[in-house]
Amino acid sequence: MGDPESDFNLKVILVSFKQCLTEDGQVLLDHYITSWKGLVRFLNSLGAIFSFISKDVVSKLQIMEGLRNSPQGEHYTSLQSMVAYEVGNKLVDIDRRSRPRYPNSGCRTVLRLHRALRWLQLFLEGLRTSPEDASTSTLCSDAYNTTLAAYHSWIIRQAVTVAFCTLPTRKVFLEAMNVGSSEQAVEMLGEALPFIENVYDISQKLYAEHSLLDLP
Ligand SMILES: CCCCCCCCCCCCC/C=C/[C@@H](O)[C@H](COP(=O)(O)O)NC(=O)CCCCCCCCCCCCCCC
Repeated sequence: MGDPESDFNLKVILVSFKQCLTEDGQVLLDHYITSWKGLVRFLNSLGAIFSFISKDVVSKLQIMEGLRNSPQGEHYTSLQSMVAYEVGNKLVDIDRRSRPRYPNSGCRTVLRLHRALRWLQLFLEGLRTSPEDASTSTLCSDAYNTTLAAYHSWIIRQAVTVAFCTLPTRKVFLEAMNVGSSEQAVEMLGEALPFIENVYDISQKLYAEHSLLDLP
């Protein structure tokens, strides 16, 4: 049996996104939730300053687990079946002007995680392709500003900016991925990032086809 600590590394988490996809392009929710739990564990290992972020992710994962374990759970097997069920039965708040009726719908909850996955993809790609002396906090906030920032209030953007400033240097960060030297971590990112990219692209297409990308 493997040592749980040495098994815990960013490669294992990124590769776990591969399990989310079936051959016919379904995104399996149980695996999606498990992969996100791995990311939360990694985020927690970076320090208490990120706990306001991980708490938000945990609460969203709890919503999804609640739906999955509910009597309607079979409709939450995949993102595709969830969208078909919630949209088909009008269980999603589409209109920003109306009073929210389904603030915990699966579609809007996954959308928040989905947008964050794009941030992660851009940030890790930035780390992978940047020079040795690149600033982690700049890479992180550049990725944030082109993805999540547009959806966050001023106060959250300020809190996030402060948290980014505490990030370690690129080398230390790459080593914290627990896959060996910083060079090995860069190599790992090249191999493993396509797994989250695939999940992101398929989810994005699904949400776009159903006009769900702006759910309030
Ligand atoms: C490595 C540093 C990690 C920095 C993470 C950057 C992302 C910043 C996200 C800030 C979220 C702030 C908390 C609250 C957010 C919510 O308001 C907001 C909207 O939700 P609502 O519509 O229900 O109100 N929630 C969200 O947008 C979801 C945010 C989810 C953020 C997930 C961050 C995942 C981090 C995984 C990190 C793994 C580290 C890997 C890097 C090597």
